[in-house]
Amino acid sequence: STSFAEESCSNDIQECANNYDTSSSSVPAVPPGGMFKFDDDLWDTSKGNKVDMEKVRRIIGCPKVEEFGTFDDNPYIYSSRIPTEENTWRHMYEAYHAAVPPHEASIPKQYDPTAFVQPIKIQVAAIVGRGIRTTEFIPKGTLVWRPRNAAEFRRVEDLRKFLEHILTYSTYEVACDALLWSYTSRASPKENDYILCIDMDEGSLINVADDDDELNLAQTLERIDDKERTVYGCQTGSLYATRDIEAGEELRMDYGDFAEADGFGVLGIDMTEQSF
Ligand SMILES: C[S@@+](CC[C@H](N)C(=O)[O-])C[C@H]1O[C@@H](n2cnc3c(N)ncnc32)[C@H](O)[C@@H]1O
Repeated sequence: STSFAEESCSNDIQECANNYDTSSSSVPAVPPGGMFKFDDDLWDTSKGNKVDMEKVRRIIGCPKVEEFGTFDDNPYIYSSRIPTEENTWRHMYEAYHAAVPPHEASIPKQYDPTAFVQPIKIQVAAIVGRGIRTTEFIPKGTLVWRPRNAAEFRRVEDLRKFLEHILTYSTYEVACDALLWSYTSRASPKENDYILCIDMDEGSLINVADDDDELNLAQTLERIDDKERTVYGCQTGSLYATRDIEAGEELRMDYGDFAEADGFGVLGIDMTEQSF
């Protein structure tokens, strides 16, 4: 298992954010007054073509998944931007509402900071990147996170517009994060009905448990009785402590609780399985 590196900016979120180095961006220039645009060929899903997401990542300038390394050898991880309400979430929200038709938007206009209901801290570790630690003891069975900022995308064209908006008005790192945090889920009980999701809050920073001991969060089958929720789609359920969690422990779950990777292919996306 991976322990948090006790060095550099890891104890101070704002300091980490300030350390962020944007000089290495390789995003193609945006024409003055214009929008960043991908080549149409890249997003052409006619004739059964799939969007090559590794190629999209390369064009944006995202690190390849294999390049995730340690603090020492990976500048992206070392200088990871720590998302805050003021930058990442706001940019993603704006891009989402610019890209998705209003009647299909699954979230309101503003980021909801109440997704985590227990005190947490974002930290950065070697290999896994950013993660979430608790700052207080959490007894088994406690509600820890609930879906509040789950953005649904029904088609690749909306994902394309979302990324183009981010690459025009925000930074390539925000676009890379959005791709890193995206997953697919069942959209309805119908066969092969999938939806692409991005949780636009700190829930996206929860890492995967490498073994049963590390696992301390899981969904239950219970659903919040709330009209905003749908049984299918991205807002699939809350996360509860599966055991007592000590103050300072990293929160870890199993993405299989909600993600169904088959959805990428069905939506027309060739997404390399991320290795961890
Ligand atoms: C939803 S994000 C979690 C937050 C991520 N660490 C970050 O900095 O944005 C999923 C990504 O985190 C990394 N990750 C999550 N769990 C991991 C694990 N147990 N070991 C290594 N990497 C992990 C992988 O790069 C994965 O694609």
